[in-house]
Amino acid sequence: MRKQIVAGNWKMNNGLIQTESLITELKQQVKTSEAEVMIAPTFTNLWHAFQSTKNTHIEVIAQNMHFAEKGAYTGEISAGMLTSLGINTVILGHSERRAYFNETDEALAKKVDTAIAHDMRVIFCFGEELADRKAGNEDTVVENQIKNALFHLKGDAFNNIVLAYEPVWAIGTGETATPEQAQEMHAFIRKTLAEKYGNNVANNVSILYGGSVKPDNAKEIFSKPDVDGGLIGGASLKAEDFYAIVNAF
Ligand SMILES: O=C[C@H](O)COP(=O)(O)O
Repeated sequence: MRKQIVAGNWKMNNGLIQTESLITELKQQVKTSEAEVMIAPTFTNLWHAFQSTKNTHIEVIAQNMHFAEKGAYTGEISAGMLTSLGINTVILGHSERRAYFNETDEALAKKVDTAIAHDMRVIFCFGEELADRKAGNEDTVVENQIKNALFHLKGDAFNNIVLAYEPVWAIGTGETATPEQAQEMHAFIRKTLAEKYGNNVANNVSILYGGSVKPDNAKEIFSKPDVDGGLIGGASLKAEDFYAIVNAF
């Protein structure tokens, strides 16, 4: 079932005290919402955030996980560790993970499989770099990222998948895709899914946009028919801005 979602990716920001105060502010603001509201604090603050948001509209989610069930992977976190805390949604494939930690489509396919085996929901990120867009290759790049990591799945797996289109050139740069560029790409993504899995799957998958979404541009971006919400970085670190984006629906 297609849902509207606003997810805040806090990335490597906020220690315990800042996490607690940001959640306190958010709880005062996000009482009800048309959209599902999620926050992704860093691993060390997940348990605290999970406890602090009980009985609220805010879901705490993870920024990453390993594909293995357990073992000698120093510094890594497994799906089972997340679900043992009550965390049932994970962001996978963020461009920062791809760029700085060499995450490949092959590794991401394995991570997606593991998450689904644990009945977790995946927010799967992808998007082209500036050079790809300048060369007019954005559709091919995005199509390949989706195909390589997701097209081995059966259609019903998409009940657990949310897609997040994040053009790399728009992340943290202040340069956002225009609402038209976002719509065009989201429609292309839905068409790509429909060709493989049929309209039912394609029309029920939520596709989020990420990349310099702010209170002043959220409403216009979210108004596009194939944009089902946003994955928010910088603006999710200020309660007032994040709440304004949530309220843009
Ligand atoms: O995960 C979020 C995206 O990387 C967007 O970040 P941003 O809103 O700071 O551009």
